[in-house]
Amino acid sequence: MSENIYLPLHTCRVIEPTATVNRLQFLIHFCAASAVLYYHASRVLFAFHLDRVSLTSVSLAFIFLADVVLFFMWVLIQGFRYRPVSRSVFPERLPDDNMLPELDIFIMTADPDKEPTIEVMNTVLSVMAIDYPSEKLHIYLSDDAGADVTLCAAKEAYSFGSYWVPFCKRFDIAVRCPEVFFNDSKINRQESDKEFCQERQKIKVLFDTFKEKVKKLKEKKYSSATGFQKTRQEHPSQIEIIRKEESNSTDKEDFTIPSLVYVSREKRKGVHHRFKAGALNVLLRVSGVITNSPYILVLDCDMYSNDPSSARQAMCFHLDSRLSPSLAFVQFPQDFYNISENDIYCGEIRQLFKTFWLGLDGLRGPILSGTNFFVKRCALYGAKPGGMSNSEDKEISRLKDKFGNSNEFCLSLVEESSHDFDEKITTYVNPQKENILILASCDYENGTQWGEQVPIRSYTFTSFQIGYIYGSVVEDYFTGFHLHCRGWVSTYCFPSKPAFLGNVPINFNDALVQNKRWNAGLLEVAFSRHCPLIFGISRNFTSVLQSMCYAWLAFWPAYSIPLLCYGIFPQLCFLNGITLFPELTSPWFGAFVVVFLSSCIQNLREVFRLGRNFTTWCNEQRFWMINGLTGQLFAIVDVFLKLIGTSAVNFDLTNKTADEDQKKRYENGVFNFEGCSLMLLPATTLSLLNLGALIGGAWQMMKFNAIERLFAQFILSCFILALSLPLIEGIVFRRDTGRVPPRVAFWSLVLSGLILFMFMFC
Ligand SMILES: O=c1ccn([C@@H]2O[C@H](COP(=O)(O)OP(=O)(O)O[C@H]3O[C@H](CO)[C@@H](O)[C@H](O)[C@H]3O)[C@@H](O)[C@H]2O)c(=O)[nH]1
Ligand SMILES: [Mn+2]
Repeated sequence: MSENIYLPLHTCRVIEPTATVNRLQFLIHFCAASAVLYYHASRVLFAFHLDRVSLTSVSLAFIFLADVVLFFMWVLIQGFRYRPVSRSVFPERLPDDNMLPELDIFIMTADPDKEPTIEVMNTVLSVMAIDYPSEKLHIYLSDDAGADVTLCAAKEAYSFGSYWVPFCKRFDIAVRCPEVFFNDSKINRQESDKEFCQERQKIKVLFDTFKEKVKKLKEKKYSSATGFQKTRQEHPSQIEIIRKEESNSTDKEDFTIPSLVYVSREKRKGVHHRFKAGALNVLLRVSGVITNSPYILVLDCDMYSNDPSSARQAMCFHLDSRLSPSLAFVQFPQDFYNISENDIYCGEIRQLFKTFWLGLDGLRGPILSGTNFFVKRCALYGAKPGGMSNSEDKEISRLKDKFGNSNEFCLSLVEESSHDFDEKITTYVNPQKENILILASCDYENGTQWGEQVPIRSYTFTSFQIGYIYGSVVEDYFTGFHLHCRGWVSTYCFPSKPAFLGNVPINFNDALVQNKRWNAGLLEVAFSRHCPLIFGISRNFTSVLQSMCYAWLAFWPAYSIPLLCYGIFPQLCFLNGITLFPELTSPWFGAFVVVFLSSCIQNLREVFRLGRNFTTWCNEQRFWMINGLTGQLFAIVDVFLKLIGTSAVNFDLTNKTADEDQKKRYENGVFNFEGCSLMLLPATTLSLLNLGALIGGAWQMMKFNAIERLFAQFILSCFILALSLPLIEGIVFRRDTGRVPPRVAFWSLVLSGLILFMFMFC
């Protein structure tokens, strides 16, 4: 190993020529977009000067507004494109196993109905078996439902794990999620190694028995007439350290298996439980007094480990002595196992995980993305880069003011600060049980600073963050933002083999609900006193580009404004023969063409660079448009209602179950609108409006021979029509259960008809 000491654990290079081409394109687009803005501004002024309020002047004003928003968003997005980098890691150069730090793994689940228990257990088993010293791995399963099924299933999983883990390690299994392993026909046909085949058969029987037991547990749950006394909203805290059953079999003796702790925090009606952030903070405290590992891997319950070497890959960054003092977390992308070739709902989120995060990585690191990240514990406790704060922070009484009234926990903080990578890190505190339960109670955080970003002295830029920040349903984004603001950096680990694989929504409604939540959460941050544009830039002047990226996301739902404007006014004007854009022969027309093509080319370049095709681009454009008119629009409404105090933004859990019918439609790339609420209405109404205006307007255009004047609007309408085809199909032509719900279809027909009629003779 000694010769490895001088070899880097990881390398990083700027992705060229992408970076240079991005910067050149910036210049071209900037000039053209400025010309477009100038053209619109002057026309708006002129129109209002001439005939005050009319359809023309109002439309021009809204189109100008749309262009200003688009320009604003385009400026912000440049942060992602300035310096994309790509990294490589060399886990084989890591120090010996006994030098590796301990690792706590948090797995979050919240609802045994929406999150199938067997899938959660597969996630647990997949990380139990990762390629990392077992005695240094500690798994915590957080169950926000307090469901007995989950606890019992976890016990079953653990005893199956005591066979599964040794098996994986002995035969160096490539994917350590049992369900995936046993379904992989390639592995199972590999008959050469007799011993392997025998063992596999044995484990398969055990796995089937385990699955059967979990199934029975579930059935029992549903059939019991009295039900469980505990409910999802109301249950006491429960913490169980799940131990290996004493068994007398000999063949698994030389393997230790990671510890597993089940944690269900207390929930009471009327006490805000802060969703996932609240659960994570409980886990931070509970794990703090039990194992207190310096690093934590956070996983959603559906994200199983697909590559057992991921922890070692992450350690290539965390153990790099130059980078480590300022490194808060290593983020892995989110990849998905159930995504179809077509990906009509853009569940892949290609733009963020495959393109933009690489750009952020070249600045000060990717945004914390909820799951698949290895975070440094002390960074979450408010430490500043370079180590813990000064000695006064080590006094237990002072710590109690901030961290709450638990001796054990505050002691764990002090010990934690003396950690060094070479030292043995964990002390198994094993405190009295009731002392741990208190850490998971509703009242523990009262009067403490958990979940808050607290300025220590308001006039300085120092501040303190304890745990995951509350106040937004995108706790990941918000928490990561504060870490970056305090000077921490992050890195993006983007190996070719996906490290983790999760589950995407495969029907339109689930996708919209998820997107609405994200957008509402992001907008909550934009409207808080932590708006990235102001707070971010003022905190850390060195990272204006990074703050721009954060701001772009925070203002993500703002895209619905230009989408609304472009979905209404050009159409109404087209219908009435009013020209909004320059004529075909005018030099200004060129500027519009350049802006439009430049945006398309930019996205196409990003898609092609990943080896995707034109279809991906079309799907992305389509989803961008429909989501902008539904999920994002209603996210704005949600946040607005929160601001005026009538309701709160909720964490609507993403559904992770699907029936065969849904799966089939999804695989075939057919939109499934089943279960869609009136949230779909703006999109369906505008698509019908566009269709009506296109037909009516085109007829007029021909009649009055106004092609030159109205060409831009004609093309725009055709473009929108192409993107909205699935909607129109779903309203007009389809009769299956996946069509647009009749109620929504009816109202969109009425509304669009009404609007068209009102403006027909304007
Ligand atoms: O009160 C809650 C709500 C959710 N969860 C867990 O949080 C995870 C994410 O929830 P999910 O419904 O799957 O949301 P997604 O939209 O798939 O999640 C994305 O967006 C979230 C922020 O909105 C991030 O927390 C996630 O990591 C990110 O994958 C799941 O494991 C849940 O069990 C809890 O533990 N408690
Ligand atoms: Mn999820």
